Amino acid sequence: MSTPAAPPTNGGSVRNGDASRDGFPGLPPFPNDVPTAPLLRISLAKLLANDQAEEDRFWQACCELGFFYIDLRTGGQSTDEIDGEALLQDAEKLFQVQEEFFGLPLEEKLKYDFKEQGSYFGYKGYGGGLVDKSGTPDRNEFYNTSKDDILGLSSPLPAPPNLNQYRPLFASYMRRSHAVVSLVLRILNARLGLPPGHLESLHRLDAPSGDQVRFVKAPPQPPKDRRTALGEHTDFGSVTVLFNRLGGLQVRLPSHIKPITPASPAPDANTNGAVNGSVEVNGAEENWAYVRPLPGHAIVNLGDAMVKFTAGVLRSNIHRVVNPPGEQAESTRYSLVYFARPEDEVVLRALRGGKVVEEAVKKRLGSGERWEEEEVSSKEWVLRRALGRRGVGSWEKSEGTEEVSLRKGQAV
Ligand SMILES: O=C(O)CCC(=O)C(=O)O
Ligand SMILES: [Fe+2]
Repeated sequence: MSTPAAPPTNGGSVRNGDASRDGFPGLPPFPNDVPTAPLLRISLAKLLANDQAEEDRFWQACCELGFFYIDLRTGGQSTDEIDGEALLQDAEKLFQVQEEFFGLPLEEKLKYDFKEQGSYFGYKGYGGGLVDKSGTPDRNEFYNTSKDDILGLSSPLPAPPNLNQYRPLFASYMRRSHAVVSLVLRILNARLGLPPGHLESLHRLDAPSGDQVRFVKAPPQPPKDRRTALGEHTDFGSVTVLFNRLGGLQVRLPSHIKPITPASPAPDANTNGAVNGSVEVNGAEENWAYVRPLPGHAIVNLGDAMVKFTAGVLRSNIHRVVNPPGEQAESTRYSLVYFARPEDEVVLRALRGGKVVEEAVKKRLGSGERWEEEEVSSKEWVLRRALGRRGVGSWEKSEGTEEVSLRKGQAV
């Protein structure tokens, strides 16, 4: 008789013997000899059932790292607004759609690059973004689809004819992802002691915002020349729901959080030097760990807006994408992302009216920190950050909450 996989005993991160490690059909397995990030696995079903222990773990993940897995299997029902299985199915279909899109000729895809019009929606070609301040080009392609466009809140942007037929699928995927985001916001709102519904009122699905779906394609890199495909960054908005199937995503762990390291790591030429969780970059030890993709789960991470709203109580962790590790190195990597951002006119500053944030603000001011909040709207912030990474405007101006992620200066 087969028994179900034992629940994880290490607070929910993933270890050997767990059925979720089986990988994705048709893709090479994620290796067992690279350091991985100890992300908690949070059950959507338990959050929906108001399980207090699960909420505690969720809160811990949001305050410590701002990154966790959400297990979407059996979360919600088809009659509910939140339906984990249906979200997984929509994601599955959109993985096929993105292969179809990226298969178009380059000249066709380039028609939908709107950078010159000051928009980050549409296409970004391979090498069209920067991975660092010295201007190193990236190694991936993007296609960004606006939620406002798909839901009819703005006039539609030109899009390839083969994508237009999938507008109902995009709409379904956006609504289902946004429903998960709303749940995340509702629980955070309560934990922060904010007036009921406050965070959700800043993220209404039917209000203009920079919410978007992103397709990402990164082809395998030549073995002798493997570099960062997507430069290190914190996400710009509030909550990101991410699906990927091959490794390559890495989070930069703050020094007090240790990666899960294999008992006896074998040196691996494809790990970007990250054996034992560290790489030497410009003389500084960084603490990078892979995020193991898990079937049936999405990766959820918080963005800059949540750090700003909470004066640093919640975290937006630095992450990047490198060539997939181990046997996966020769495969093309795709990912599918939903970025939820505050509504366009929301000003990104510490929220009033909740005891947790107010205490954090008092602490920062009381410690003599020079802390000034820039009056920047969500729309302006996202534009500045997105276009800055495409070489428009200054790199410094396009920086987010990286310093908080690294616990530099004030230990918030
Ligand atoms: O491809 C991934 O796994 C992560 C992508 C990402 O971090 C982003 O698009 O902001
Ligand atoms: Fe990201």
